[in-house]
Amino acid sequence: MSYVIGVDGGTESIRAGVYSSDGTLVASSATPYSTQYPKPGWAEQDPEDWWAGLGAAVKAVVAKSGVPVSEIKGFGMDTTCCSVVALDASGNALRPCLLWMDMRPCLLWMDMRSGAECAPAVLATGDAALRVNSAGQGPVSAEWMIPKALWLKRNEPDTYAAAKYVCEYQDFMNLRLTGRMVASINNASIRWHYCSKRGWPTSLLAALDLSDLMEKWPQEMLELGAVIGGLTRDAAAHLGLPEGLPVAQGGADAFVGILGLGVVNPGEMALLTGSSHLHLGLVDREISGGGMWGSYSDAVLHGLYVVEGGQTSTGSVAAWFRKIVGGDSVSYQELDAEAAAVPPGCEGLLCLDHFQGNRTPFTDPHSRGAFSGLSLGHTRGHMFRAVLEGVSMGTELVLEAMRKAGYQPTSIAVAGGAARSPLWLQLHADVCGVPLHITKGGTDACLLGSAMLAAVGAGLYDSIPGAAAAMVKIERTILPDKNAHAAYGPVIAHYRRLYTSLKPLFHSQAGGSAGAAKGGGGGGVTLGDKLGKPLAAVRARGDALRTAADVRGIVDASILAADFADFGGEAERALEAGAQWCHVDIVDGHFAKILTFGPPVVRSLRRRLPQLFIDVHLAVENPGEYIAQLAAAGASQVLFHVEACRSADAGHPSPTYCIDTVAALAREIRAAGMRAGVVLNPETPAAVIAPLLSPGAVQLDCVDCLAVQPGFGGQPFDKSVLQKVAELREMCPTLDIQVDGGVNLKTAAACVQAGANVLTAGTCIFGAEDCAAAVGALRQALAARWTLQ
Ligand SMILES: O=C(CO)[C@H](O)[C@H](O)COP(=O)(O)O
Repeated sequence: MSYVIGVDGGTESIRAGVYSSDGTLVASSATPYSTQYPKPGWAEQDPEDWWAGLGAAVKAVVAKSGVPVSEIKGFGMDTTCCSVVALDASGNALRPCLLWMDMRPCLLWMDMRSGAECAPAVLATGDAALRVNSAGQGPVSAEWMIPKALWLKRNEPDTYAAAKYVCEYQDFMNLRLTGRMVASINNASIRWHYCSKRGWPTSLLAALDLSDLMEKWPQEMLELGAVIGGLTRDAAAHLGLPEGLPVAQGGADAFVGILGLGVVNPGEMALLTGSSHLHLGLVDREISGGGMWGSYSDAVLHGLYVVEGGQTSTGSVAAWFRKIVGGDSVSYQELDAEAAAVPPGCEGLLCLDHFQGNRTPFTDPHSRGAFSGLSLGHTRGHMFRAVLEGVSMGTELVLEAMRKAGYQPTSIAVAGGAARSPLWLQLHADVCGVPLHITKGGTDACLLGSAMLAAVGAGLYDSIPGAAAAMVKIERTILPDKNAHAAYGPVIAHYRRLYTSLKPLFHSQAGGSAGAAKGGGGGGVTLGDKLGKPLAAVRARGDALRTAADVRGIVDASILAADFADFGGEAERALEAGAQWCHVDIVDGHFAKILTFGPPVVRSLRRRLPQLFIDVHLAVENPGEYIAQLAAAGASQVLFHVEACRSADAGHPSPTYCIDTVAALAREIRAAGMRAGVVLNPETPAAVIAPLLSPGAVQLDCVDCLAVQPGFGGQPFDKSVLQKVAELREMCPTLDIQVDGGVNLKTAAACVQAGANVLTAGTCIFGAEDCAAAVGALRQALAARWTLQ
């Protein structure tokens, strides 16, 4: 039998395990280290403590295991990420492992000092690399590498300038172990905005005046399980292991942990539970979307991508509830038994699990926990079940955001506290409709994952999936109950509305954006928080840098056909049915002979639905007059008519429309933080706007092709629009192209076939007996060509 050593460099201690090559844990040992908190929100560790702790833990575990060191064939290690160190070059060139002296304590991953200034600055660049941060909507957490490095440069310029390397806990340890400075593709992909397909985030760094960070990052990079080198003589003496023992590349603890749970194929997901939930899934292609992080290419396995979601408070809410209803006098088993006697949906009782904010899909540090629907008939069992259901439904919303982006979870391997409750596991399976796996030794998933990388590095297995097949064993599978899953459908709809309904209250209780600057529990500061604007409104710059693969299918519900007495309720109805945008026709009575409504409707919609993408169609004579008002009201996108931009200059090459005015208006809209687009009446040719769509310099985010005369719903569809759509799609593959007016179940497919990816429909949605079926049919038409947003 061969053996390997796996090490888990956690936040509070470093833990080492001796594993046999079949995945059996022979022995483990941990050494705690200390964290300093010099100021509120700061957290530092001494890298020398890591190194000392590693030596102690490895020596202890080898002694405890009784395994002769000669039978230990490999070494693998994970660490916390992104725990950033700055290293200087000095000392004796003959002893490479002592060359690099750590210059300042590490900025631990949880250190939030870069939250107020640096993380929002990163997001504000709108760089394409931000696609991994909720498709450019953010936040970029203070935990990540670039905000931390930016903080260092701005606040400790001497240290930054003198640093030879700015790198990770992982890189520091690998350098000490092998004498080689090499980055892990895992850390770089998940927290440094590196992408194996697109390279380093050079334009992002340049926009932040941080291009010199490129020279301070390790220049080489290795995939997980690749051999970095052998243990140096000094490292071998420090660990009590043979010199030359192969050291395999590792990565972030949770990401190595998913390997320890046997998650190695597309569709598989790991759910790491504790006080919070972390969702990490594998997908076979690049995706991005609102409300999720990633995808990160090659981040754990070559050729696969990782998607990430998280819930900030989960096990901690169950623990809080137990504490307030009895503490040690009541066990989780008793609470589970009471909750199991309650039917799905808790007889009308809902719990919002956002006790410490929401990480994804809403990324809202101000959101809080709530119980809704309490009656005098509800019991302790109802309330505990509501907590468990609330957390499970929170997971479902995380999965929903991922599904919208194109990731379909096929199974979930669960580790941590939630795995100890059969009821909670069943609830996750029933609510999400996905089977769950429990693996042997799943609580030690990070340690086992590191041991697997050690085994691959040692050559005991030829690949990580090969190691997983031999070393990870599924102990049991929990299948979703079809009836329970169906019963949860309406409960989830109410759960979703609980957050959107309470959000304005939570925000006013939090006192505006004051709390956001602290980078609180919801996962950091959003640019929307920083600018005092809705999230959706600041998407423009990230989207402008997109590729054709980023174009998404979108149903845009036009409220011109809605009940004017209840725009908010109507928009919610359309969203719940599956529409992604809401189209608001502002008509001034002059451009078209009807007066509809103005920016106050946008403001009210924004207040009621903070996440809504509000697509404003200005059918007005003077669009420029409305830009500032719409920005203040919270519009996400403003479309104005080319026909409203007439040229006063008779000698102008385009006598009817002044393209310079169109371009200037689009610029003004974008500068106000919104997406900009134009509307073309049915008779206006596509060629009019061709100068704004030149490859590499697209000046518009969207073109709305009207298939009816402006201002009125319910008119017949003008088929001539299809040719125009096809020409525009040919001209500009990255553009959002809308067809608006007369779009219904009969005309939608032709619009999509011609190249439209946004279907704007009013009568078809709000005039339908079954709104959900109408939106479903439009979505289906879009899905024939596009990934849905
Ligand atoms: O932009 C519009 C009018 O200017 C409306 O969005 C459009 O007319 C909606 O049409 P329908 O009710 O036929 O879907």
